[in-house]
Amino acid sequence: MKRIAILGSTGSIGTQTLDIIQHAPEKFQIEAISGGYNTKLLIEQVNQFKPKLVSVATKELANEVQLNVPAGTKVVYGEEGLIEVAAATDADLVVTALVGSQGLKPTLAAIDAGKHIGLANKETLVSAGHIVTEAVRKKGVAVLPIDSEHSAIYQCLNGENIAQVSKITITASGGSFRDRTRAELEGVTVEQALQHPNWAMGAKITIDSATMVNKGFEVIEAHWLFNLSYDQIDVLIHPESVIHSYVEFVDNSIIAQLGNPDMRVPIQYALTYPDRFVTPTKRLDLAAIGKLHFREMDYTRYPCLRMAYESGRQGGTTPTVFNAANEIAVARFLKGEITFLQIEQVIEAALQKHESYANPALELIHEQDLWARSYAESIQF
Ligand SMILES: NC(=O)C1=CN([C@@H]2O[C@H](COP(=O)(O)OP(=O)(O)OC[C@H]3O[C@@H](n4cnc5c(N)ncnc54)[C@H](OP(=O)(O)O)[C@@H]3O)[C@@H](O)[C@H]2O)C=CC1
Ligand SMILES: CC(=O)[C@@H](O)[C@H](O)COP(=O)(O)O
Ligand SMILES: [Mn+2]
Repeated sequence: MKRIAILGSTGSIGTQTLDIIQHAPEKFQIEAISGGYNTKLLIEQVNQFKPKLVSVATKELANEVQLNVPAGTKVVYGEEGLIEVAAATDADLVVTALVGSQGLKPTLAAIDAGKHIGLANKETLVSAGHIVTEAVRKKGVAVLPIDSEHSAIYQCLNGENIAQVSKITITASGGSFRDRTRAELEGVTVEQALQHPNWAMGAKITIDSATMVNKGFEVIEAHWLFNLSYDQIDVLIHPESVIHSYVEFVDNSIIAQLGNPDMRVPIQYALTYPDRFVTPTKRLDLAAIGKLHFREMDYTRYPCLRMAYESGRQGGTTPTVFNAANEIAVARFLKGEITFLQIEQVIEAALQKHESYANPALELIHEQDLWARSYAESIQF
């Protein structure tokens, strides 16, 4: 029986993780979960999965949850609550499904407590990849990628020698505006941007997919997860999201991982690695699909991907600022304060204003994250 804690159980990844777990109750025990503001769903989850510990965003919400869950359930809140969920129970594996760099401290707490990580919260690696990687090395825990592309690469690398990899290619759907030119992006609405062609995901990552920031994050995530240089990481547009990514070896052999776009497959793989068993998902029928399509990446069309590569290569606090400025820009776009094309302008302005520090400690990461947020918030058009 594997003991699991979930940070962000009420979100898209969190609910799909619980879906996998409810299909195999003999294999998993839920130790702790956290939600933010969706107490209705969180209370249902606590009553169904009976974790010992649960966390919410605020003290008021914790009081509400406490009144509606079995006696003996410990209810905590805020950042301390997330850290407790990450580290304080007997969980073997912590699924990090919080959105944004607020996932960093709880993820580090889980690693410090010797937990294996099922990593969905990619912003953690973007913001402080060197710190997370070093903590993982010191503690000897496993980081099992949940992000579909990284799960694909992880599966392709199984039993292979990383030194014999020439490069990896991360596939990109192109997001909600994949068939529009840049000129056609003027005036697009939040509702249109939230229509991802292949995946049903949380709002923030759906916007990140449309700007291609998500793919930029995934390049940086792959750099840290697989210890590859940026020159070894390519991005290719593949509108169907059936080939989830692939690895090319020095002998020109390519290994790819395929499947229908359904996050429950990579989630379950992270929960059960190295074992596999049946998932409640549809099998891929290539004959029914008939054709798969590919397009070369256009960095003029997607400047956020160019900025992500530049930030990753620069390193230090630059990816921290790239991430934090993007978090604010996306929040402002979702609130209707700025346009879709102004998201990239906010990021670019923050990157230009920022002075990069090499090899930053956690305090400096935090400071620069706060600086970038406040600067991105202050930009007026
Ligand atoms: N969704 C997907 O298919 C994929 C997601 N990812 C990554 O996984 C991560 C999660 O994404 P996704 O599931 O889509 O995001 P969602 O927005 O759907 O879920 C986010 C989770 O974080 C919680 N949360 C938000 N703010 C707070 C807060 N202040 N305090 C405590 N909890 C909070 C939410 O709680 P509540 O809703 O209760 O407020 C929710 O449980 C992201 O890093 C994303 O990039 C990666 C690959 C695929
Ligand atoms: C499901 C998943 O892993 C997302 O990160 C996905 O990659 C988003 O799709 P695109 O960024 O390719 O549009
Ligand atoms: Mn992905």
